[in-house]
Amino acid sequence: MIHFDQVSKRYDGGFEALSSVSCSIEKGEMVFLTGHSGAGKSTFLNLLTAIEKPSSGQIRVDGQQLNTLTKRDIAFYRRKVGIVHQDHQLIMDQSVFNNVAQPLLIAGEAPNEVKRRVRAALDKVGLLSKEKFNPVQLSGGEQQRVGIARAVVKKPDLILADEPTGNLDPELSRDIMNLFRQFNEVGTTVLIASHDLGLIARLDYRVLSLNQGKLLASPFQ
Ligand SMILES: Nc1ncnc2c1ncn2[C@@H]1O[C@H](COP(=O)(O)OP(=O)(O)OP(=O)(O)O)[C@@H](O)[C@H]1O
Repeated sequence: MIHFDQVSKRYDGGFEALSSVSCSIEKGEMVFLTGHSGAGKSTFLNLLTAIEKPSSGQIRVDGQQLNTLTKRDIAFYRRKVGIVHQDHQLIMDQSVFNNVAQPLLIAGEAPNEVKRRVRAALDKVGLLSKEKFNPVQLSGGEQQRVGIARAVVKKPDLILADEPTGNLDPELSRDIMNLFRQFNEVGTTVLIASHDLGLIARLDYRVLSLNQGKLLASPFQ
């Protein structure tokens, strides 16, 4: 599903955040992306969401070359991708319902469809009873689950998560990982950037490791 072919990313100023990275992630896989702070994890994800463009090399997602997408293509491509941020980036003065509804409203879905799908997504993350709350009234773990509901409400083929358990204690981190596992079990491809090696080690998924922008050799790459 995801193919990186000799991808490098050099930022303005000359710093090379990714150096000649080649790897593949198959459809339906769940994979962790790890590495020290500054190793290039967020850059890798930002290339996949087409927020950034590679300086050289090719990225293909589901047969589409990301390098050549027009602005309109990018908007369409992003509908298939659900993004979970570490700090969840919720709108704090809007209800949980409205936060989760946001991607559907942007996509121009009809109000009845929005209602149905937001409730289904909130149900999946166990927060249906809190749809009228504002995020400030929720715990950190609950806020992260709202962020996940917002990422999955469009039924994406691919979920990208950047340090989704960064601010959570071990028990809540496990709950969040179980949610990703459930989405993966029904066929969604999941890529999670995390530096929580303890958590990753306890889970039996493939790991891509970055070190100073280079992918470390692994027999399963
Ligand atoms: N927009 C940018 N302009 C210039 N340099 C950048 C930019 N974004 C990231 N970098 C640099 O690229 C390197 C990789 O950053 P990146 O955010 O991808 O790492 P990371 O592995 O996600 O780190 P962390 O775990 O701390 O979030 C860092 O040295 C960072 O300073």
